[in-house]
Amino acid sequence: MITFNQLTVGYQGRAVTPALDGTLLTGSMTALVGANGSGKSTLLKTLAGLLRPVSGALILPRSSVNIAWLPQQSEIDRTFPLSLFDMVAMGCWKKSGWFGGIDKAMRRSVMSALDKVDMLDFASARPGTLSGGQLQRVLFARLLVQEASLLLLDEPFAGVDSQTTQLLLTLLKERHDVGCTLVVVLHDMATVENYFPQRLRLQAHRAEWSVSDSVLSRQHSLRSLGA
Ligand SMILES: Nc1ncnc2c1ncn2[C@@H]1O[C@H](COP(=O)(O)OP(=O)(O)OP(=O)(O)O)[C@@H](O)[C@H]1O
Repeated sequence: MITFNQLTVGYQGRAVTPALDGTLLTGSMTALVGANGSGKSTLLKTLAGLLRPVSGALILPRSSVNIAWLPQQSEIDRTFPLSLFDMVAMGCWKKSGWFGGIDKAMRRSVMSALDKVDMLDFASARPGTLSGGQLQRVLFARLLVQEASLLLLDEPFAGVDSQTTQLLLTLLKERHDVGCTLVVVLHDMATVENYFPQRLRLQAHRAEWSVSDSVLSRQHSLRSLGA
């Protein structure tokens, strides 16, 4: 469980969100929504440990130290000088160490992740030669090999076609099904409504937690059917 206790996030001691109180349960799948500039990316970076809270507390359990963060595409360096295989293999660094080589098992896991996102044929290509949607699939592959328990994704479907969005949503659902906690910044409310049971909306002066009616009622119908 991750607890927000009068948490505000921002830059240089200046908060960009209202004070947040609440919890992200272990295994929950939460959409983080709100207008441009409401502080969604800033909150995600704070959860990832890249920024310190401005005030209040963010309480993370020991087990969620293993965090995977997918930044917005605009923050990705497309001039990365190595292959896509190497880019995905960077997700294994916690197991291999920064200067350790990757072993056979890691190599298999990188290839399997590239296969899952349908990018195996591009393993030796350079990031700069990919379209935005292709690069996003590769970044998902890197997220998968990290085997993190807390996944933080910032607008993962921006500029991604509907078929790829479906594929990536299925992969996220798989992580959710094995007990990972997910927090995903989204603007598309149809995706939020259909896939995300929990929702946190940031607004200028308050934050609002809610649960999605359609996901809950679908889960209820599946349970009634014995699925
Ligand atoms: N590095 C920074 N230094 C200072 N202020 C920043 C920095 N990055 C963002 N901000 C400001 O913090 C506020 C929140 O930005 P943030 O990127 O978290 O919003 P967001 O909700 O993710 O927006 P969007 O939907 O447009 O991605 C904005 O007013 C922005 O100008």
